[in-house]
Amino acid sequence: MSLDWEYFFSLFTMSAFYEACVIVIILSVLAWSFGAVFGFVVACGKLSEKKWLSIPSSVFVWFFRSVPLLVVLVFVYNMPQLFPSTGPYLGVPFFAGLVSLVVTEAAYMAEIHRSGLVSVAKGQKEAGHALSIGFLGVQRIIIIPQAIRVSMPAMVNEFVTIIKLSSLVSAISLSELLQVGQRLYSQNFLVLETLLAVAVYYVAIVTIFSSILHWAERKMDISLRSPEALSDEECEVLRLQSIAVTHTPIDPMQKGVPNALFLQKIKKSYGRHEVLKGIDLKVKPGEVLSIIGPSGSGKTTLIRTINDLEKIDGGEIVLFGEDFIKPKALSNQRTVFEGIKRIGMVFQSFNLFPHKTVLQNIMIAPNYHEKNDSVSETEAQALFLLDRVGLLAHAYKYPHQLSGGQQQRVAIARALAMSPDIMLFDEPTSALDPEMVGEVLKVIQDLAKEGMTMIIVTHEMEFALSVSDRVIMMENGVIQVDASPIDIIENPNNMEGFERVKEFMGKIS
Ligand SMILES: Nc1ncnc2c1ncn2[C@@H]1O[C@H](COP(=O)(O)OP(=O)(O)OP(=O)(O)O)[C@@H](O)[C@H]1O
Repeated sequence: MSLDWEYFFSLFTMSAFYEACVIVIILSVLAWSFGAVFGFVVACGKLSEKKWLSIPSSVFVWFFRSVPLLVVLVFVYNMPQLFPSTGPYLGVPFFAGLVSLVVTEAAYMAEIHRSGLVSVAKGQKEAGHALSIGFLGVQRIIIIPQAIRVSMPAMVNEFVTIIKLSSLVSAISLSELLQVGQRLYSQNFLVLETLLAVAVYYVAIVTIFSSILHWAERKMDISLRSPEALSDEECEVLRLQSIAVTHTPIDPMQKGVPNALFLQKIKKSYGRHEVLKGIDLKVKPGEVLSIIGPSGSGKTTLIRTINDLEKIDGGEIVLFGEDFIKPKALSNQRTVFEGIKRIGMVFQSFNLFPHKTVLQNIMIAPNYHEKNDSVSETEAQALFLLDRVGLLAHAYKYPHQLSGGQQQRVAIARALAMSPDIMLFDEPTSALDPEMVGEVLKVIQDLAKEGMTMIIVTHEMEFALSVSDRVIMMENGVIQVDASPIDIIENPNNMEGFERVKEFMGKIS
């Protein structure tokens, strides 16, 4: 027996097949799009800390991943028997098919989105919070764009699955490709030729659409983008466009100027482990304070409480004489966010936003907070800051194209973009190769000279002693020593706790 090739080729001139192709494409595109959006909502619900959201979302995913699509299809199509008012919609095979595909796909897409969302590093959320960007802003600007890039390959795969699954809708008499084929071979019995043609139509649709989606995926892949550094001439042009970010430091000698920060009896525990045991600390405007101490003594925890990255269990933080941070139950979120705007934070692991260029990283907070009258003014200020940290030539690069030291300098420029009154540095050089440490410390030193109030957690003892007005040493969640570098270097014997500092310095030198 041989195939009837003439009949086979004639099937590619038949309008019924092209009409069926249009139905398959429309159904698949709609099911994919709605499934992706609905699935995203379900994924967020599943990740929510609120049980009334996470439990129904988990049940939805579990149920629709367990039930075969064919069962869902037949059930939805027959729903008007139970609810006659749904007849005008669910009684139509196209809509019944669409609803069934959307709910089934949403369950799969939810898991894809969930893996994308959890893959975004915790530091990204923290960097957004440190720029005083609210929960929804962080999701919209930082988390979702990165999560979608991670989910994209699996979502493209899901589109192919939907195109193939759409053939099941023939079971409820939708005139899609398989149904057109079935009608033909039930009359002429040329089953193989007809199904072969149906397969060719499916392969063509899948090939065209997966090529388009793969193209989009490549376009979204930041790691494939590699903008060049700018030439000296190009930098000069940008330099002329830049606008200085002015920030007048508060004069500490002025009468009645409050402390920049006043920490009163700060307590913080992780479970039963009390990490901060009632810390009292005052920082004057323009003062540079370094925090040193052995690993695990609570330095990072302390600095993170100052911009609400760690909630405090007891005590209070007052910012320039105004209410700022209190334990969660007493805290006013609006006051906290207003306070965080006045504080810039630089992290050990940089936490730059990988999907944004260097310039966009710096512009993100001023744009979000509408700091300036126009985006072009924000850009001009971002160029100024970038020039200040010596990276103007790298303005249009992405973070993955920079060295660690360069990334940290961008992070400093990003933190300065909101013209903060206080800068916090959490071990800014710990993740850097030794030869890059100097370039970052130089930027911090320049800020100190300009009178910026700074708190620096560091293991760089020499740097801490040279740049700081005061050095505090923490141990076991308390401040053991609070002294000026001069006291530490020149009058150590008069200093309370000197033995401990000497021992600690001996260990790290
Ligand atoms: N999220 C957390 N959950 C539980 N324990 C934590 C958490 N963060 C910190 N800790 C614990 O709190 C203590 C203080 O940690 P912290 O990071 O503040 O110390 P550190 O002085 O900054 O140390 P290092 O110099 O090594 O960074 C440690 O014992 C640490 O294990």
